[in-house]
Amino acid sequence: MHYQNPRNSSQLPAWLALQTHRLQMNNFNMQAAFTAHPQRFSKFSIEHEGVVLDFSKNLIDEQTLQLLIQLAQQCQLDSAIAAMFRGDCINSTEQRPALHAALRMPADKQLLLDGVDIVAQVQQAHAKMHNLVEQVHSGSWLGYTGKRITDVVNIGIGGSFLGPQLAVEALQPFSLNKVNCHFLANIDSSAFYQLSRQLDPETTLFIISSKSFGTLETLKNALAVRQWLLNLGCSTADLSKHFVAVSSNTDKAIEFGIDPANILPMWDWVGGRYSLWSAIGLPIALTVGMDNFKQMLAGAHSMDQHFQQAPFAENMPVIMALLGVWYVNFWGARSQAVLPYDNYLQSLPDYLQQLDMESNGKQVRHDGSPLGYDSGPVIWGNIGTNGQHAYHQLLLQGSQLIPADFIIAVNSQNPIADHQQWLYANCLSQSQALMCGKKRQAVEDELREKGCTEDEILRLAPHKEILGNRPSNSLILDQLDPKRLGALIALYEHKVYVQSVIWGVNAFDQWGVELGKELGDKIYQLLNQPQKQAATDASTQGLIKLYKDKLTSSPP
Ligand SMILES: O=P(O)(O)OC[C@H]1O[C@H](O)[C@H](O)[C@@H](O)[C@@H]1O
Repeated sequence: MHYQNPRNSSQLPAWLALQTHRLQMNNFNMQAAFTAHPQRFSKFSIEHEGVVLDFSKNLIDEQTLQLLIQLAQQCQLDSAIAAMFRGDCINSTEQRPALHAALRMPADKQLLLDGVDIVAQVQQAHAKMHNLVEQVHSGSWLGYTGKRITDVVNIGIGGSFLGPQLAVEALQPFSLNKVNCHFLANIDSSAFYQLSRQLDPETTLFIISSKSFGTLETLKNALAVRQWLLNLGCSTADLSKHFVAVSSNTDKAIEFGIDPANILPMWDWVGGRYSLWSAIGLPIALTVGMDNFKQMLAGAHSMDQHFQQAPFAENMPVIMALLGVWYVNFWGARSQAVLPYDNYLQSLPDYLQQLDMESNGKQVRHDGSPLGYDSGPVIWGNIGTNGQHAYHQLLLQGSQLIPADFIIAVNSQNPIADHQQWLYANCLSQSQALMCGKKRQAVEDELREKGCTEDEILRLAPHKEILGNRPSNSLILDQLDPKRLGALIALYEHKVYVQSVIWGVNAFDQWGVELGKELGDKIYQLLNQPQKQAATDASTQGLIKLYKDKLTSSPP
């Protein structure tokens, strides 16, 4: 059975009602809503698994929520959720299910896909991962000169990079300190050059991480690394001591020269950007150990259950998704800021960019018809408090409405004096400033108190006034540990899925990405041809000529 939102969402009664309601919300004032409804904070916040979502600082009232939930119901969100967990082919253009949730199901559960229990398959893969992790940690995995492994380099890009990078960084306090993990994604040779300066070939293990085993950047970097090892004294026979692979394309991995015993499986039913829970998460397990990796899976599984069971009004992913739809489609928001107030979450915005923008950056519905309304916004952000001294100006006084997610842990992993208290205060101050702003009267009074003349007050006040009434969510974790991290990532995965259901798009394909690859191949050929062969457009042609004219040394 294939679930697809069967109707154009903008024709649904709830969508039309939301349009009318939006006009009524023109004069809605968040601060006034807090005064009128003292229960607003507790009413508009949800807690699950040590993660609290406070969504009270949004441009919503009870009716908004009711209408948004009606929209979800009219889009048959409940069927869509069931379809995903059941393993229906919700990836309609590739005729595949999207079963990342199966990767974190408990071992005693069963999920049959074409008659095969995929939970058992996942458990086998995790057992193989465990074995490999143990060999590296115990020192029984030896390099070509008989030394134990001290460094691991994950060679992969996109989903085979961003999730593992996020989790390896986020869980540094849980590192077993057995190996140092590095990431090589970009085809830019400077990336490998800089990295290789820190590495000893005798003690480094490379993971070639690629679902397809056909991604240019990954294969080129893998070849460069192989050559580097050979140049530095490793024999061809000993290469297997330095390479493992994670891929669903075992044949291509073997063809590349990976020892079949060193290949960990992946499956078509996991999207690359949803794959950190599979053996793609090997760098995570090598960093924090298999027990912590499993805690991360448990946190994600707990969020899966919450998503499946909680009524929409108390369902974190559903609420976050509906708020996003509210701002994109009814308030014209073009972007969404993600602002983690935690150094360990510095890669969260990068990770969410792929998760959200590659999933919902679409303009047609499942049946190929144009949407006729906006879908996924631009996701951007960086760690707080750094952004406060840079782009928060635009959040506070810029001309666009940009909803923001603030993410912070109550407890620091490395407390120093009162730093965490200051960090928490800063985080709250920003969502408060966005909501409350600074009223003209307060600005004028302040200037008057400072002794400004009436002329100066008239001139300065418009610049200093902050209108406020700008929306944000706050996600508060008890602490950033494997379980909460798993829950947090799963929360965003499901948010993205809910939005795809509302918009009627396929969240699990990425055809747009393919065009750049095809054109890249053609341009590469043109760069290598001495004769004048025209590109299809004059700009590209001009830039090819410029490259040839200015190139000071020929590539090998
Ligand atoms: O894991 P791989 O098959 O190497 O793919 C790596 C990445 O490549 C792409 O071009 C896709 O846009 C991504 O979704 C994917 O995660």
